[in-house]
Amino acid sequence: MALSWKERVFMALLGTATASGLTVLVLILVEATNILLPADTKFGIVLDAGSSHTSLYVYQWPADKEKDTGLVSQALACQVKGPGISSYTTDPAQAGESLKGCLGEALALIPGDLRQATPTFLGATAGMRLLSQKNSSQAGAILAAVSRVLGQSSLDFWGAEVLAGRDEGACAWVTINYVLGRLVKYSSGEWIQPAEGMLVGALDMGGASAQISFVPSGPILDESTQATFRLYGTDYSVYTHSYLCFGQDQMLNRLLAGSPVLLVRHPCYLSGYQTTLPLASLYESPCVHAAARLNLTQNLTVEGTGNPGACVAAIRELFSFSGCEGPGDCAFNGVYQPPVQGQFYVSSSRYPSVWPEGLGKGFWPCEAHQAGEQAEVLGPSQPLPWAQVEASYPGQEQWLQDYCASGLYILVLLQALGFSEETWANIEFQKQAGGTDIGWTLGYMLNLTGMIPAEAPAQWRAQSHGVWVAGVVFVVLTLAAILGAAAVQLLWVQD
Ligand SMILES: Nc1ncnc2c1ncn2[C@@H]1O[C@H](COP(=O)(O)OP(=O)(O)O)[C@@H](O)[C@H]1O
Ligand SMILES: [Ca+2]
Repeated sequence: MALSWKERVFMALLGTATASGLTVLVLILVEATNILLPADTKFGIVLDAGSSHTSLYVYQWPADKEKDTGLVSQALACQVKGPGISSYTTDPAQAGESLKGCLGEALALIPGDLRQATPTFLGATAGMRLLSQKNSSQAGAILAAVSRVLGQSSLDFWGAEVLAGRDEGACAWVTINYVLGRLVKYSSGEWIQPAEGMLVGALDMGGASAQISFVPSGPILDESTQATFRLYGTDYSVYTHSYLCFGQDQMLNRLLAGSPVLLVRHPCYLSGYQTTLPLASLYESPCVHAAARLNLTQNLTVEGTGNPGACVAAIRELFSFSGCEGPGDCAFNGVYQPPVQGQFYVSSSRYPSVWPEGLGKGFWPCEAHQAGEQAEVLGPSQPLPWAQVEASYPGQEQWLQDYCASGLYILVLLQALGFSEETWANIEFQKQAGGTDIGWTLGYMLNLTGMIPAEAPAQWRAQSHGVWVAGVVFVVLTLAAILGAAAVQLLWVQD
């Protein structure tokens, strides 16, 4: 039997009303469950595969407020046993194996049902950048081996990659400004945007590379050094540059390399210090070029002479200042850089103990007062003899032996980047800020998981607003449907 036009209109109205009602109901339920979800914890893992070692970080945050700021905290920092992954060239599988201890610790921390929802990343930095240059198939085999181990875990493995120096610097900048609450702050129920002058710069001292990142007061004139982001409704334009081969370990190799004889008397090592190392170990990376007639199977003996002034001069030889001498936007090695400005955080585990009284105020154990051409040894205090330093800190020879060299190196590097005695006070040497290790890892995770929204956060308002709008739409549609149905019914009855 064919329906009359009124019946068809009635059915259409009823159908539309039911469909709209159901859609709105589903929307409301989705919104409501979002709000009612218990404040569980979510986890994320980043492995920092550095040139000298790998660290695994577990981050956690409340599940229902992941787009808020300042809520991500560091739940675990595990130091992987053994060297950096780029050292496993002859046995790549071992690079994967080496991660298992820390992976076990991370898994023990994360409840079983949350592991599959735990984003996990591995980022390799300058050590792997150098290996990729030297032998890309070895680098590929190592990345495949670590990916296999991480992929086989119950975690949500997103991948392992070699980070570009620019991304490493930019992520370190995001990390420090995020943990210090300089991007946006949630305070007493409202969002506050700190003044732009509150932003801090990041100087990340690695073993194989060093990165500098900051917001300059003027424009950034070279696009290749610019990282731009929109975070919480604000556009940021950050200057960032990574100096490959200017990490402290590569710099130490470069300082010792190049000697035509097999005994080096070196001013950057304390007097009485002596060591022997395979010559080949200095020339493994593309940062150091071996002279053609060098027999790399031999050993090199290093004897310290403990002369900070001569050490600074030797370090400065590793920098090229040509083209950067006059005023202008240039740091060294011809690299464009606007003048440094504002407060800087240097992420390094090494320097706080080297400069116990602050940068430039006496330098243990060298007691060098100033770097640069005018380097001078403070008054009557001479560099300590190695035997005395070694005896004061038993078991720490591995770091102690290079303290003089790497401490003076950072001073020379800071000067080369444009810092001076007047701006020393703006530099903070920190391993952590707000309970979180400062480095690129947290910024990397926030970026890849989209946890920092581009627009200003208004979750709470947006969520309750969403439910409210949905509720109103639901009521209006239901009323319209009822009224429509009643009207049609009325017309029908009248016929
Ligand atoms: N406890 C420590 N004391 C002194 N130096 C340390 C300590 N732990 C790490 N380092 C140094 O910090 C640097 C870390 O660099 P790393 O992250 O491995 O390399 P990169 O970032 O260039 O890939 C290395 O030079 C390492 O020797
Ligand atoms: Ca590093």
